[in-house]
Amino acid sequence: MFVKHGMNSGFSSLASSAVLRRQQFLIRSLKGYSVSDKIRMEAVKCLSGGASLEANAESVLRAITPSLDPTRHKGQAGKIAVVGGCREYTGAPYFAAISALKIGADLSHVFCTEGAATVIKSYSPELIVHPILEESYNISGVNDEGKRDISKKILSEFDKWMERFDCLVVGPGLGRDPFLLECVSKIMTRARQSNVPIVVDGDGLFLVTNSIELVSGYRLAVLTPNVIEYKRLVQKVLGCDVNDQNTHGELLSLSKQIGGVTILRKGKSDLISDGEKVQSVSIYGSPRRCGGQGDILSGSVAVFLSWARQCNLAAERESTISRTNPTVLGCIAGSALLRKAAALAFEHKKRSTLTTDIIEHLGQSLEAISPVS
Ligand SMILES: NC(=O)C1=CN([C@@H]2O[C@H](COP(=O)(O)OP(=O)(O)OC[C@H]3O[C@@H](n4cnc5c(N)ncnc54)[C@H](O)[C@@H]3O)[C@@H](O)[C@H]2O)[C@@H](O)CC1
Ligand SMILES: Nc1ncnc2c1ncn2[C@@H]1O[C@H](COP(=O)(O)OP(=O)(O)OP(=O)(O)O)[C@@H](O)[C@H]1O
Ligand SMILES: [Mg+2]
Repeated sequence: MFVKHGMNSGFSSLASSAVLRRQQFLIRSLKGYSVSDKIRMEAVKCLSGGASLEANAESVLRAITPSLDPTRHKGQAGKIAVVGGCREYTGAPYFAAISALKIGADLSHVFCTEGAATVIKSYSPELIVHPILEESYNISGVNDEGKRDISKKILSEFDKWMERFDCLVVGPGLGRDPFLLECVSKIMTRARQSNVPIVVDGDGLFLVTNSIELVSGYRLAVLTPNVIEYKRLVQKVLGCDVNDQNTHGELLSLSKQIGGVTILRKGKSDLISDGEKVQSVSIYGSPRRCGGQGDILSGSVAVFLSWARQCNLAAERESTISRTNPTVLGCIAGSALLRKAAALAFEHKKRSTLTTDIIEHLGQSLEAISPVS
């Protein structure tokens, strides 16, 4: 039923580092010759066992999408929480949270500042919005002790809900206010203690890049950097600039260095790695690069990750050995679905395609791959 990858055994990690060394050696040796990139790629593929790096994304999507069984109750198809939404940004958390619902999650929450909450609620009555976060400008007259009390209150408000969530998305439209980010760090730490998966995007990546220990070694964390966010992450963690000659090796090293967190590097092709191997999703999407598509992706990954995790847990219950990493499966499925929906939206709207148009095509795209009946 599942795609075989993401094995956690010592053997597979040794094997993949040997493959990596061989790939790096080959790229170095081929550099001296005037061969085209295409030939070099083919040669590297042969050395790495001839297997395609392109994920069989549609099979993954079909395998992890649950059936609409009338015996299931509300919540079983997923309860997602987005932590984001501040004075500047209200669109990003809305895009992430509504995408989760449109794909099939049962409940979608947003934890944001009070000002953002009213706006987000007015976009949609479907979302459950918690106005609990605070930015420094709003508490400028409060002394340190008062700030500690506010921070504690925020955490205890969040704690009331934490155990109910199947996945958190931290960062879309979060902003970079220091007090707010400090509170979100505590929320992340608590989520980690409770084994709740976390998808980190947008300003959440700004936070994590500067405090890598928040996710380091947490196998249920997914980072979804865009070009700039990836560059910052590489500089901080690997201490060098992005090397476009060794895209896959670099992504593997980055993931390993952060203790096996899953990284989805967004771009022309999306590249996904959990430190064991690299998979790509290159399904044709849209040439429009309007803001907000990454937010759809983070909300989608959260849902698919939860579904993949349910599949894994069920497999474990039946004592079958599960070899799949749900975070990788979630990334593959989320990336594929976003790209399909973007292609459909672009077919209709061409240059005027916006993020809301893409969201409207999420359901149709999923139905085409994994029909309800
Ligand atoms: N409607 C909304 O509320 C939206 C809010 N957003 C939020 O805005 C906040 C900041 O996100 P940003 O992504 O703007 O991050 P940054 O504030 O770090 O800005 C990144 C900058 O890099 C530029 N850039 C992007 N791709 C590039 C490339 N390939 N080469 C060179 N430059 C490139 C962008 O134009 C942008 O100005 C996040 O919280 C994010 O979630 C975005 O998600 C977009 C939509
Ligand atoms: N050059 C490209 N060609 C095709 N698809 C792309 C390209 N760049 C990004 N994408 C697609 O768009 C999705 C969002 O990536 P993008 O880099 O726009 O994220 P982002 O900057 O975080 O977005 P946001 O505006 O939501 O913050 C990716 O998953 C990818 O599938
Ligand atoms: Mg983004």
